[in-house]
Amino acid sequence: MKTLKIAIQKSGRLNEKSVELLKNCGLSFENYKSSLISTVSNFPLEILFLRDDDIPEYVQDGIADLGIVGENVISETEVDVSYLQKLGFGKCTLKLAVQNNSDIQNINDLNGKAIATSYPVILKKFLDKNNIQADIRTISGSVEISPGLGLSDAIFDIVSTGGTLKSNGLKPFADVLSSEAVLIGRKGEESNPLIIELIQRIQSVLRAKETKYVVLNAESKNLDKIVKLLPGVKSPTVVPLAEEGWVAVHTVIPERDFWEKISLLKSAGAQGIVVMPIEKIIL
Ligand SMILES: Nc1ncnc2c1ncn2[C@@H]1O[C@H](COP(=O)(O)OP(=O)(O)OP(=O)(O)O)[C@@H](O)[C@H]1O
Ligand SMILES: O=P(O)(O)OC[C@H]1O[C@H](OP(=O)(O)OP(=O)(O)O)[C@H](O)[C@@H]1O
Ligand SMILES: [Mg+2]
Repeated sequence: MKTLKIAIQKSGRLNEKSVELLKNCGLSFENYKSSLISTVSNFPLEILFLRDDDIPEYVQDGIADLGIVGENVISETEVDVSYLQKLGFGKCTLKLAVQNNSDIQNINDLNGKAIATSYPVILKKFLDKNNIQADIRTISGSVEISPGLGLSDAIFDIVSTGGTLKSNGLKPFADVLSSEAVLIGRKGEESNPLIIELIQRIQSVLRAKETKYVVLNAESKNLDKIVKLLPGVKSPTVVPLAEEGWVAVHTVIPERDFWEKISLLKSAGAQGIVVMPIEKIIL
């Protein structure tokens, strides 16, 4: 079967998490960024290390079969690729922002103003949709300093914590696009068995990340109450303890309701609760 190629970011915000995800999928490879290509020894896959801007086109044109890239970059490059899986990292939002003392308060105030951005395509579409005529000034980075230098009245850029805006005396006033890293594939290749296998591995890693493995002890008389609180993959595993009248309950709990569940379990009589990370969940 043909060896697949996956394009990931060479260095930057998405590199480390992309490498970690592929390693967690059981893929063995050297992280040879200097050679820009690495061969996986236990799966027919090659990893290409690229600038993130180039990844969507490489996938669209079939130079790579798969890619890991931010949704923002896909929208900006306007490529035709398949979205295969959201990956849960690289979360950010493209926002419009102005200086703290600016008169601009909403998007209509942008008429006739200059907006600096590294995302002119997404911005143009947004302005057109809202019938706003503004001067888009495309710059490749450090967009946040442009209003202070008098180069623009507003900016349109990536925001995550908001720290960069704040430290440059800016405030956001409109969210345009939320984004996270996604796995993309070339259109028409979705039924390739190797791609399906890789997506399944990725999903099992993502599922595991969202859940914790929990073991607790309880008196048998409290078991019904405790089991009712547990979602589990199926029903929980219940094992008798050496001490008469006691059991150990093994289950998985979603991270998002973890603390609430733990306190409910304690109230229902759970003791000695041990919580462990899960590596993979294969359904
Ligand atoms: N502050 C942030 N928090 C979370 N995710 C972010 C943040 N900034 C950017 N991202 C996401 O990570 C992606 C890569 O960001 P990075 O800053 O590394 O890009 P870059 O400088 O264009 O890299 P390259 O050298 O590959 O072109 C962005 O396209 C976006 O999807
Ligand atoms: O809201 P925050 O958490 O402060 O993050 C936002 C900043 O992060 C990104 O830049 P990055 O730090 O990746 O540097 P870059 O400008 O070199 O891409 C982005 O371009 C913003 O400047
Ligand atoms: Mg880039």
